[in-house]
Amino acid sequence: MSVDLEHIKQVMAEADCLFTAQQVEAAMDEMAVSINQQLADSNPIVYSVMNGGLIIAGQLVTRLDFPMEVGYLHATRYRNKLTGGELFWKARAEHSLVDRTVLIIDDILDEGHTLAAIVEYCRDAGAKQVLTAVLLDKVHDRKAYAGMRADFTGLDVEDRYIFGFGLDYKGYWRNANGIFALKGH
Ligand SMILES: O=P(O)(O)OC[C@H]1O[C@H](OP(=O)(O)OP(=O)(O)O)[C@H](O)[C@@H]1O
Ligand SMILES: Nc1nc2[nH]cnc2c(=O)[nH]1
Repeated sequence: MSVDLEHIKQVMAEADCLFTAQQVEAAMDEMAVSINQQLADSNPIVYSVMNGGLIIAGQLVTRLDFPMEVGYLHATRYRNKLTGGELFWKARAEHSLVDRTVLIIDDILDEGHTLAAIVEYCRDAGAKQVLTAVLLDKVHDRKAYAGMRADFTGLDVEDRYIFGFGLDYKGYWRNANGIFALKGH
């Protein structure tokens, strides 16, 4: 698929910055304090949910100061589109999860179907405790179940189409250093 790079640049030029890089850093610092307190003695497996979880997971785990294994899961339901569909698994766990504590790290809890399915998968695979950490929680009433929250949340974000810090716009701008909202969405 050919991409109009001028359009991609225009999207960034017109976007609203909702959180600066400094605000994201501060949110990750706070998340790390809580995770360090709660998981220090749990010998967890920490999974990044690819692709979006890559940036937050990479930066969050360097703030954690206890022993852990690190890996990734790959499940997607937006596939570079602006609305979500059915969850599509690309890579499941390589470790045995039996009797393990698992921490799932993702960029955003939007409707929550992705995280709910991953948590269910880890429980079915025998994990004794499954915790979730997201940089962003989008504020609306369309969650997979009422009141759904991650165990660790960095920032609440308004109900718009978001990109930056792992989140893409048509596959681009995951590298943007901050949280941005698409003009008009
Ligand atoms: O809470 P939900 O409504 O289920 O949406 C959240 C998921 O959507 C995004 O992934 P996406 O499917 O876009 O794949 P990507 O990470 O490769 O961008 C994001 O990284 C979360 O995993
Ligand atoms: N890029 C991006 N991916 C998402 N996945 C679920 N919600 C969003 C969003 O607002 N932006």
